[in-house]
Amino acid sequence: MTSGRVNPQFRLEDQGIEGLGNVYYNFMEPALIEEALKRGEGTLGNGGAFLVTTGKFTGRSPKDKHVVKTESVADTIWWENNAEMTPKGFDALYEDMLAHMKGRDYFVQDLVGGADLAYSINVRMVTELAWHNLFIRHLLRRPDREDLDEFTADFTIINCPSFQADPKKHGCKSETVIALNFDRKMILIGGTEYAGENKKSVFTLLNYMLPEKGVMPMHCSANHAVGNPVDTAVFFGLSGTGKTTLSADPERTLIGDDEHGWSDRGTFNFEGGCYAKTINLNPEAEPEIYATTTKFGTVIENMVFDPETKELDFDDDSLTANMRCAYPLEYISNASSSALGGHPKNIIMLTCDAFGVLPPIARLTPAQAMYHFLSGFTSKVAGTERGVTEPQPTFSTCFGAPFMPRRPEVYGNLLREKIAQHGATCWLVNTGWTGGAYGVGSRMPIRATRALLTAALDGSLRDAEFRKDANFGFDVPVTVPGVAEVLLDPRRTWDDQAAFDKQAEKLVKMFAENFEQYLPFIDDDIKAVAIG
Ligand SMILES: Nc1ncnc2c1ncn2[C@@H]1O[C@H](COP(=O)(O)OP(=O)(O)O)[C@@H](O)[C@H]1O
Ligand SMILES: C=C(OP(=O)(O)O)C(=O)O
Ligand SMILES: [Mn+2]
Repeated sequence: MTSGRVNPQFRLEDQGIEGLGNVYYNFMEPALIEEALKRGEGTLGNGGAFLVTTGKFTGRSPKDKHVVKTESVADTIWWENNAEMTPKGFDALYEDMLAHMKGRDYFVQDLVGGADLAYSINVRMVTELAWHNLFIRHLLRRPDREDLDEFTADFTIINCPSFQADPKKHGCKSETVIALNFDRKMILIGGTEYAGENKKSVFTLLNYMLPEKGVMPMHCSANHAVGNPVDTAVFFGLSGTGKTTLSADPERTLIGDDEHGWSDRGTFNFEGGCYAKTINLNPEAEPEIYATTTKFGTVIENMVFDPETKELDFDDDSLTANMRCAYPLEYISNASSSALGGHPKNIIMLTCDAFGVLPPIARLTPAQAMYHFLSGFTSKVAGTERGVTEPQPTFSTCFGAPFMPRRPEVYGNLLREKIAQHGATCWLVNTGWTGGAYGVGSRMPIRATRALLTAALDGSLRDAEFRKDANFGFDVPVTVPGVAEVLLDPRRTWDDQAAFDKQAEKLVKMFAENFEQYLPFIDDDIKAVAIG
């Protein structure tokens, strides 16, 4: 049996996918929730939120992500960063996954990645779980119902958590697999229920496809001044640095929280929804995100709740520290309806420095911006990847190495050209530790980070007094209205300043060592930053 609205010429059978049980095409939110409840996939929460747990996998599995090494991509993929899979391994995986699916029910959503239709791709998402279908319906862009009658997909993603891959047969590393095949225009996901894999797979695709069209794909959130998209800001950052939190600013219009493109026409969200962390979510510091947790259809992943009142416990991280909620953009009251922005006037690079060394804000020259973009220093935050249980310093190039199929210079050069062309001002913002490293100090107060961002974005920092940072050479403001002066100088926030100096020295050395790999590929002005 099949039900739902679909292009009659583009059913799963037309794609060669046969022998399934019931297929549900493009079910909308209430119907998906009904199906998910019927199947015992989760439970209803307050306001009609949908509460799920995902078992063993509560974060991404970057090591299990593969790109199929076909001739057409062999020379363009950055293989040092992307595990390969043979076409033969992929074919066997596909066949085995389809065999596993035989007779089972499936949910199909036909969606779009990219708010600017000049650069968007059509994605068909085939999921075993009804709630995954609801999740991706929130996260990607939903075509008008009429358009579904003619929808065909550029890419098809099949996500089957109950399928277990076989490393020997499929050439993967474990029973969990995420395999991208650019020739077959397909992504297969198996052995994990963590919903984030769905959206980050689409991101990876666009990161591969868009540079060829002169579009810079960015792991960033974005917002603009109310009523003025020309005043757009983007916030780059690896998971946990604050993209989602800081872009949902009551004083600005939200464009998106995670993935954007920058074309000659401006910026555009790839997505139609957000995926926020809910750990310690505080209604005062993050009122908009907090409010989504009791809205109809919001997917709440891995949160502990009272079975009687369905009250969520925001402080209980016993299932994972990476607990999440997923909701459509419109659930944030001041979200942009077009999800389009202008050319970024400000580019913020977020870092979560667990060493407590980087200042809470610094202004970067274009060359310094490239240096920090290629370095991608941050700390992985607990729970976001398998095996990460406390903040772990890392260099994740382009602030999103797990999602970059091409070499870092491809993205670096594109960004550099666009910054030069549009004269964007760049900033480094540390949302990590202050007053000592992780374990001694504390996380930067969200209030302070917001005040610093406001000052950077509204132009009031332009004429402020700056000092040169002794360790990194960038400009750091000496005073900012609404922020304690001491906070602006990390050294002064430490009790033991000799310990700070030692820590800073260690971090500078880590930066230098990491950057060696880029020296052969970069221009002299960036080399000058690197060498100091
Ligand atoms: N100064 C700060 N700035 C931003 N986020 C902070 C700050 N201090 C603590 N946090 C917390 O850190 C997490 C940032 O996560 P999130 O915004 O989801 O990052 P991303 O979207 O980049 O993965 C949130 O749980 C937020 O409450
Ligand atoms: C979905 C994710 O993105 P982020 O944490 O950057 O919001 C993730 O890293 O799994
Ligand atoms: Mn986020």
